[in-house]
Amino acid sequence: MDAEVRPEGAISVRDLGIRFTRNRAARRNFKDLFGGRTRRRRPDEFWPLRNVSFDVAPGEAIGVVGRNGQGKSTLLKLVAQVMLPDEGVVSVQGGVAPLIEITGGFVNDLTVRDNVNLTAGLHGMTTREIAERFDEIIGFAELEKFVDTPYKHLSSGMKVRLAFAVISRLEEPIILVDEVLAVGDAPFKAKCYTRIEELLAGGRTLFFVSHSEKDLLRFCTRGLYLDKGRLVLDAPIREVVARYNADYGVKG
Ligand SMILES: Nc1ncnc2c1ncn2[C@@H]1O[C@H](COP(=O)(O)OP(=O)(O)OP(=O)(O)O)[C@@H](O)[C@H]1O
Repeated sequence: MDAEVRPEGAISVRDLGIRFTRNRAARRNFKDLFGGRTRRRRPDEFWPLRNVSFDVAPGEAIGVVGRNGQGKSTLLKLVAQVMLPDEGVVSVQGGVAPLIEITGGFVNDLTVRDNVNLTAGLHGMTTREIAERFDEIIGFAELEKFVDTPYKHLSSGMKVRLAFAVISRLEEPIILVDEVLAVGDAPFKAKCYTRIEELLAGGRTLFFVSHSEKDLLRFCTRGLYLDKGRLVLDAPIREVVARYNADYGVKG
């Protein structure tokens, strides 16, 4: 499909590959850097994702499934374009609201208020729009008494609340949710589920990483199953969950 005509919220991934080094100490040395065009392959390099291709239409809700360490978070970071592939192309139409790390990109020494302003501003919200939504965001996060508290002094559950409240209020057409809901308490989770359903009803594209079969089936229509660096199945979510359970003997 021509990138020019691809609608907002669409994603195209072609022959994606990313290479990591297992051991941080084994970084490239000077010899590797200046020792000619073909760098020696280090034995501790590996490809958490390789030869991965798929297309996502606007408004699709994709569940990403796989065991620990199979590249789910890495895939979301590539879609969010906070990581670049070593092979292939990730093309994303429109902005991405990434709920991909508990920190949500927040700055430790800034207050809750300043972090909300900063994150919303970075995603293109005007000062006026932020001011209009500020109370609602803080109310959703239930952090009214912590508005002037430095972010680093929040509990981990409070950090997740703040991240979810801000990120889910952005206008971006694509939203990425990586496992963060696992941290919240039950009443907060229930609010998040309702918010995700509203976002989906509003036509957002969702990437949802979860180990909860119930959550995957609740929100997602399609699944991507990652295993040993490959996309082993791209199919309706029920089929993907069934295959994963058959492979690894997991019960919902
Ligand atoms: N920046 C990095 N440098 C080196 N290795 C990394 C880096 N980030 C992730 N990895 C490794 O890449 C692999 C894939 O990690 P990733 O976090 O994408 O897995 P995941 O499927 O999201 O796992 P989980 O279910 O445990 O969250 C793992 O082996 C991990 O150790």
